[in-house]
Amino acid sequence: MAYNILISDPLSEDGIFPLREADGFKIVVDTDLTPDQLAEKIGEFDALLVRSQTQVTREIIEKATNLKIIGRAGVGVDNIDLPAATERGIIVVNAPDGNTNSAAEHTIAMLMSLARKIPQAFHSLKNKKWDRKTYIGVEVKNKTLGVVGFGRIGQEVAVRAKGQRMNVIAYDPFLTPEKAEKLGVQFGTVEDVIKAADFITIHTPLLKETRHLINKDAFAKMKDGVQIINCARGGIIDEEALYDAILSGKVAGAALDVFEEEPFVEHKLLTLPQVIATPHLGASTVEAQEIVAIDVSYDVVSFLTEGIVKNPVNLSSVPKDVLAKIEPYFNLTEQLGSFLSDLTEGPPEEINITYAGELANFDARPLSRNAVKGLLKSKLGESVNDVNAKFLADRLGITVNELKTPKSKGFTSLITVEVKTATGSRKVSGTLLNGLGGRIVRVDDFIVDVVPAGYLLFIRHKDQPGAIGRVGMLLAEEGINIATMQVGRSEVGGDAIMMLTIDKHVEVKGIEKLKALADIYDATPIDL
Ligand SMILES: NC(=O)C1=CN([C@@H]2O[C@H](COP(=O)(O)OP(=O)(O)OC[C@H]3O[C@@H](n4cnc5c(N)ncnc54)[C@H](O)[C@@H]3O)[C@@H](O)[C@H]2O)C=CC1
Ligand SMILES: O=C(O)CCC(=O)C(=O)O
Repeated sequence: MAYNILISDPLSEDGIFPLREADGFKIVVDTDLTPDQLAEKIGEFDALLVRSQTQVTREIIEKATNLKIIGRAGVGVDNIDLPAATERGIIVVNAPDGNTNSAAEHTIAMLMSLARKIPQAFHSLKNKKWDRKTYIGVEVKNKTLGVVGFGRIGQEVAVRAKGQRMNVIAYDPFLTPEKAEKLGVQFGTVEDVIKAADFITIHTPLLKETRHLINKDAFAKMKDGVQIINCARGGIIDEEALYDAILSGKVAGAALDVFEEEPFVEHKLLTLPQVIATPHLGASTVEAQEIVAIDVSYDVVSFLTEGIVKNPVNLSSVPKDVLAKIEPYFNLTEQLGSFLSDLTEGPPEEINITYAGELANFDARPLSRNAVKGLLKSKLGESVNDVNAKFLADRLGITVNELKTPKSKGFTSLITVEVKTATGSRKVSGTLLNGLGGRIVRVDDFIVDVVPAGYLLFIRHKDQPGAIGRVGMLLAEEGINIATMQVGRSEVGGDAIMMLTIDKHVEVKGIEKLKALADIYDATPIDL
């Protein structure tokens, strides 16, 4: 296979060797594209690799007819329209760990520069002034650093700040007082943090909930003379409110690496002597750039060649050990979904996926995704994939429920997929037989033992002498060979089923003839 890869932001050349070494990968590096030029070109590419500069908007994604993966060499994916990518089934991956250290070091560099006014003093000296009066700083020792967002970078900053003998108070929705104690910091609400801190550093992603988290009200609650550092994302701090808070003297200084609008060359905040800034350089080290480029390149290669990724952003991932347990069931769950897609009539309204036995102990979301993919694929075609299956189900108004139970009816693990429509519900159960692969072991309430592959024929009939013979005769007349056949019944003379494996698809005419036979209620061809 040949793959076309576009790199549209500067990535470390040393870090993209996995792409350069992969067979059949043609790499185009073009870091000067305008949005219009990118929109015009993107249709040729299977993968797009970016940093924070390229804006991967819905308009770009709509033109990306061949795009399968977007790799973000870094953490923040706010420059990528994730819903648009998900809708189109394009996976987005990032490199979440590679720049943590660099961003934390940059934050500490900003903190120290701010406290000691190093950039301002340097600037003055460059302008030929030997000024030892204006640039009086403050010590950070024994001061309180408030950390808002205590993830990878926030925690690394805290460790380093403690090395400077600062007290650290942190807020994060995932932080508990116990965790905070273990990490050697004080725990607080966001309000506690901003009230207690002499320096505040922000380390959250830019989300709906964090946009302007640090606003006029937040500034009002802070200590007089507080100093602010933002090496996370512009937009988390309301820049107008910060400007006013600096002018009023509430905020003594701010160190900013990120801004609401980037890039720029003129900014109102930079007219203030209390503000120091860098042009989004938190991750700009040789080491970080090499690691993030390597991580994202490996994910792009392994996704395009094997369908596997390590750092998906728009796809829930499970730990490696869990993946090893559930991976053998991937095909089976897709086949169960696909089986039901043929068996049910009318639009599905609800899909219930029950994991029984051993499987109930694991995070089975990738399996559920496969079941939904199988259900939708036969109607919507190949555009349904792991990334958009759940989104498409939501859009179609299909509720997806995942259930778990230890009771597995004698099987080590049993997966039951039930689809409800306006007219009723159908269900099918499957398992893996040691060394023999997947088996369908139940259809509705009938026990069967069928390999879920090839052409199947599911027939509901009345348990009467001659019914099976008539089906066999008719299929013979249609030139269809029966490979295997199983029968089951609820009671003597009651409802019964035939589950046949046949050698070719039964055409509509053949199905009509089958349905017209005496004692036959229904016949459904299932192609897996
Ligand atoms: N300036 C630069 O060059 C760089 C900037 N970044 C940015 O730094 C930020 C943090 O990155 P990481 O630590 O790697 O991410 P992370 O995902 O490890 O940590 C983010 C933390 O923010 C927390 N959070 C979410 N909503 C919150 C809220 N309302 N209040 C408080 N905390 C909240 C999350 O629970 C999480 O623990 C991101 O915005 C990322 O894009 C990352 C690398 C370089
Ligand atoms: O690519 C860059 O230099 C920016 C890094 C960054 O902001 C991030 O990883 O979130």
